[in-house]
Amino acid sequence: MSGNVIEAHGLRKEFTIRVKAGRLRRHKRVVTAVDGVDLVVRRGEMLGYIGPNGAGKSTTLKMLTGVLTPSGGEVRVCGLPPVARRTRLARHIGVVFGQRSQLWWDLPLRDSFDLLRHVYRVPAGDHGARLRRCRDLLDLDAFLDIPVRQLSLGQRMRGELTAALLHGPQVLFLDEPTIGLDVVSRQAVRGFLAELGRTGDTTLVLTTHDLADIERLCARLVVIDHGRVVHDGTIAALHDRYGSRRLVVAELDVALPEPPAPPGAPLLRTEADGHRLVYALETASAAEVVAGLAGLATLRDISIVEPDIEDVVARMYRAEPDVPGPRRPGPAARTA
Ligand SMILES: Nc1ncnc2c1ncn2[C@@H]1O[C@H](COP(=O)(O)OP(=O)(O)OP(=O)(O)O)[C@@H](O)[C@H]1O
Repeated sequence: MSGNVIEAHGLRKEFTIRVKAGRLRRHKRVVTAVDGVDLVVRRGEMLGYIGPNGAGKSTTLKMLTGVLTPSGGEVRVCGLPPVARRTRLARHIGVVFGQRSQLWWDLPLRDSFDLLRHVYRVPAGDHGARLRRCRDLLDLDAFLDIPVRQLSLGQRMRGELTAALLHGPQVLFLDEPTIGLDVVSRQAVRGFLAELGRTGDTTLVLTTHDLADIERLCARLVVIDHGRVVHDGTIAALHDRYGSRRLVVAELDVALPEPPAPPGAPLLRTEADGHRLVYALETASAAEVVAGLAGLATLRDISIVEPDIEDVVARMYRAEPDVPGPRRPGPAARTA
């Protein structure tokens, strides 16, 4: 096998859905969820796969892991066609999908891990070493003997990660691994994945809406929109391509009913009940924005923040007219 653990070319998935067309009539509609994705991932890469809701991320992951049959294109994961060789592929990949658990709900976590050793026929020594590492890095010991159904979401996610890794997979697929987690669990999961990435043996493919995950973990970012790849490169390349903006963050003593909109510095968001305003510096200078605000409110604090991945990605998803780069294709649906 080459150094590539994932090779997908022209990958497509269409779903046929029935839509109401009057009181009794329904007609069929074809939704193209994934529309010709090319994706080559080398061993040891850490890849963030992001896109707005409905962009086709989960559908891609399901095709890569053999859950869904592609409607078109070529795909090999660890040298295998995922659907045709799904059982064999399961030995080479680990999967953490939020909605599907690999743990036995009524059993203590420890017993699930034991059962998985038998399911994957992992030699006891390898299993023991991997479990010890996960116990240390993910702090599992406090809840190893508690039935899974009684675990908190963060504890269960740490258990799911362990379960996905006990057979020593080459590729780990994670769909939204930090969603809904509290700050401590989120940091534990991120720290663990970062450590996993440092060793360079496990390839990581991660979908997330939390861009801090991507910044912390992924050297490479693939952005998908309407089923098509619109960016494939580093985060720095994304900033270069989409012209990143510095931000001015102003803390006000009293919230303004109508925050000002200085020319050349759009208001990105208001936070803290209107006490914090975040402006993006386009053509205006920070001094101009601050001077404009100072005439209207008492400023408690001002900070200038370096380009923010949230800002770039939000503009990319909205495909604002001033943002260079790919235009959104038309709606990826046609009526049959
Ligand atoms: N089983 C299905 N039947 C019909 N349409 C589907 C099915 N699964 C997904 N779709 C559609 O395919 C498109 C892509 O969905 P997908 O779940 O892959 O997006 P996503 O990028 O993972 O979104 P999110 O961030 O909201 O999870 C959406 O329009 C969705 O409605």
